[in-house]
Amino acid sequence: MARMLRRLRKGFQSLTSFSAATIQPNLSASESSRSEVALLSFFSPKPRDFSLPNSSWGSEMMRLYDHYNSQCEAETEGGQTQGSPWQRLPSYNRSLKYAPGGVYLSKIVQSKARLFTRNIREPGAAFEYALFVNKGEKKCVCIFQAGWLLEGPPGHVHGGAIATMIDTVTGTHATFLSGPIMTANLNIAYRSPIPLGSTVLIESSLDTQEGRKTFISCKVMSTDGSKLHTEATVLFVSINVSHLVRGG
Ligand SMILES: CCCCC/C=C\C/C=C\C/C=C\C/C=C\CCCC(=O)SCCNC(=O)CCNC(=O)[C@H](O)C(C)(C)COP(=O)(O)OP(=O)(O)OC[C@H]1O[C@@H](n2cnc3c(N)ncnc32)[C@H](O)[C@@H]1OP(=O)(O)O
Repeated sequence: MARMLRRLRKGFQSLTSFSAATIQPNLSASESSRSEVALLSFFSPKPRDFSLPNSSWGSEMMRLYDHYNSQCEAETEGGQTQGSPWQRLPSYNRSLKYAPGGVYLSKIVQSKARLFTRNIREPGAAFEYALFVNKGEKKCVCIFQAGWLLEGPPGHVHGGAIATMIDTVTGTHATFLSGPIMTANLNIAYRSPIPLGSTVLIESSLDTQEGRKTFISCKVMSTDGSKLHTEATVLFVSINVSHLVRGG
């Protein structure tokens, strides 16, 4: 138990860096990035990155993915990264897999557990999204395509699914900024419904960091920026990993 705790703590300590090794190299063409998903074989020790394009992504998702991805750090031949404030964040079906050795650890610790947003196998059925973080501006952008299993009001996205995405985007952003955190408070104002199947932009920006508290604001908007769908403010509190192991 103590050994597992030490390994977990070490893993989570490295989360803030989201090291270049965990960031996929810049992919310019839609087709090549789609085929990369297919190439991740069952035999690869690398976990599947769910934020890479798949066949369910519509033209707006692909356009925005290419737009943000083209602004991301590109790896040079020497394995160095070129200076760009943008990084695409990988997304696995268990947060534990972010930590070094986490792929193996995730097979031991509650091996059936899966990240809520990444637990439906059928591409396009539920949460399709990719996150890009801007280190300089301390902001994060997510492109999100809402699938048919997320219906709330007929033809529109369920408010709980929207809240889930806001928590996911701001929670990932807060982890990037402050290390291991938990959501303490989430305030949401739903301004206009999101059509099912549509693609929207979710923008997260840091308000303040005060001791253990990280305050973040978030907006969900149409991709042309003309319509505000949802806005939120979120408080995250930094935790020790032992908080999770003890069960809170
Ligand atoms: C979860 C770990 C994340 C790891 C991520 C790993 C990889 C990241 C990469 C990708 C991640 C992928 C997906 C991420 C997706 C989503 C992230 C979502 C995270 C969640 O979805 S997580 C589930 C819901 N979440 C809970 O299940 C929390 C239950 N809760 C507690 O576990 C405790 O309650 C806790 C820890 C919050 C605080 O407890 P505590 O004992 O450590 O600290 P304490 O109470 O002393 O508060 C310290 C200061 O915060 C102020 N404060 C506290 N709570 C407040 C509130 N509600 N409103 C206003 N202020 C509040 C106090 O007033 C004090 O302020 P002051 O210092 O000024 O007095």
